[in-house]
Amino acid sequence: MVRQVDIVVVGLGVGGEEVAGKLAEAGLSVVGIEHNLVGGECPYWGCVPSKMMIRAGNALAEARRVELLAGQARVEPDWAPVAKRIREEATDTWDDTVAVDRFTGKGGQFVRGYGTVVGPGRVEVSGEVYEARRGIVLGTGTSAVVPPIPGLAGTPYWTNREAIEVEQLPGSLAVLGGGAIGVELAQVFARFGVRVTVIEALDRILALEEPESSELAAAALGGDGVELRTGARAERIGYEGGEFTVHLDKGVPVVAEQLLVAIGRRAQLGELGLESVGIDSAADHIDVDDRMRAGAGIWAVGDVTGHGAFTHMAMYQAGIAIRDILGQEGPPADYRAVPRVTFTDPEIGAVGLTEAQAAERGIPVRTGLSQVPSSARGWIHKAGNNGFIKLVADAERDVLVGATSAGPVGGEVLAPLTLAVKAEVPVETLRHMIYAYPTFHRAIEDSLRDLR
Ligand SMILES: Cc1cc2nc3c(=O)[nH]c(=O)nc-3n(C[C@H](O)[C@H](O)[C@H](O)COP(=O)(O)OP(=O)(O)OC[C@H]3O[C@@H](n4cnc5c(N)ncnc54)[C@H](O)[C@@H]3O)c2cc1C
Ligand SMILES: NC(=O)c1ccc[n+]([C@@H]2O[C@H](COP(=O)([O-])OP(=O)(O)OC[C@H]3O[C@@H](n4cnc5c(N)ncnc54)[C@H](O)[C@@H]3O)[C@@H](O)[C@H]2O)c1
Repeated sequence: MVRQVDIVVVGLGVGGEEVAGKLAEAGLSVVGIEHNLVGGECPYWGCVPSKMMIRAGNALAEARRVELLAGQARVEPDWAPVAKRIREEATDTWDDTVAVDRFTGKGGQFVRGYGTVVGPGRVEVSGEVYEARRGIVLGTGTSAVVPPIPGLAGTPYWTNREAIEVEQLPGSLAVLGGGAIGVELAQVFARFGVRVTVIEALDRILALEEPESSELAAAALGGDGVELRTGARAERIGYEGGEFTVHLDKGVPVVAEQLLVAIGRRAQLGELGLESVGIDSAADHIDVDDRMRAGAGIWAVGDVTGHGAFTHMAMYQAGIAIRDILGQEGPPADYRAVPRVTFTDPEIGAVGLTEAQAAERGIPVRTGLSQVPSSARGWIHKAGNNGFIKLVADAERDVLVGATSAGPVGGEVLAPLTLAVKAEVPVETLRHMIYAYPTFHRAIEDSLRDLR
């Protein structure tokens, strides 16, 4: 039986849930299809629970700093309250009833199942076909890449999902991949007493960020007892007697009780039926224009568009798709000032282009660097004050095209820099602003002075 509706949203993760909910609230008849949990990766296995873990690890680290500042504190890490908080407060034990009710409360029709596009405007789920008068929105996200390393398949390795759901910590953990997931979780687990080794194929962790960020993150992880094996590729995995052995292309193998695979995420387009609407299902993402249109009557938002796997990106794109579908005015997508924060301690925030990316684009680059410990607030803060501000300016236009703000609350200090990149505030104006004393963001003024 074919049911007529205005909009079908496939995948109710961060982006899809936002689009489906807002369009339903606007009075359209919306069917939202989700085969797992409404809300997607972020609330159940991503941002939210991982940041709860990080908050807990940071509390331990701060307590350990008491000795340098305020006397004595005895720290005995216990994972039980962290696991409980993730279960009870973050995920409702991985139950999305509240989210489903929120969507249907807005007037949306919810269908649990795997949606497949079967032609222009048509989506099939569990034998029913929904025909969308206005169109289809795809918000199907990404899942963890599991590499075809000999010996890995069939072992009880973790992806982010098992790592987030863990109730009992292993004694030791090998982490494959030194990107955002690898470094954030490596630091948390190390702070709870797990012996962690990070294996990264490239010559530095957080390789997409500034080299200074990689150095800072490496020093921070080292300080927490994490062993880093950079420039090393896993060639073979052994699993015997409850123990993983990761054989590398160089150096001694890494032996650990558990293995976390965190080498990136990929959209799974193969089963979505995209050929029926002329979209390449062998691609690694769905191409969209600056209105999130992937074709006639079809939009895509979030991770699946390949513009950066961030919740704020999914929300931003959702807003644009909603406006486009409702025929409302508004600016097109603009990716010049994409902020991102790696929530290690210190936090590493960045926006726009790195120095290397700017140079690759032929931009005449000037950079400025200042160290947080040398700023008034950094010096006052003392223990745990590592960090820096790096600015990347277009020397010709005299505007910032990128910046990194690393340190305590580095992600918060990023805000004025994101605004400066987005609004192309002249460097001269930034130089003559008043920066409150003694804040962490005041170090921005020092790095402006260093611009050369
Ligand atoms: C450990 C971890 C930590 C993270 N931390 C952060 C962070 O701190 N900050 C940040 O900004 N981002 C973070 N992210 C990234 C963030 O989670 C994603 O960018 C965000 O979830 C993307 O939202 P989305 O809607 O595009 O996709 P998803 O959240 O992946 O949702 C897609 C949904 O579509 C469903 N689906 C797929 N195919 C179908 C189908 N055919 N039919 C029905 N349903 C389907 C899936 O089940 C899923 O629920 C983190 C990710 C991980 C893994
Ligand atoms: N704080 C945040 O915003 C946050 C946190 C976690 C995840 N995320 C999002 O999730 C995405 C996925 O995170 P991720 O850490 O899995 O991926 P990633 O792409 O950030 O990093 C993966 C790392 O694994 C390395 N790698 C690839 N193959 C390897 C191999 N065979 N052996 C060793 N290393 C290998 C890569 O060189 C890279 O450094 C991120 O890109 C990010 O957008 C965001």
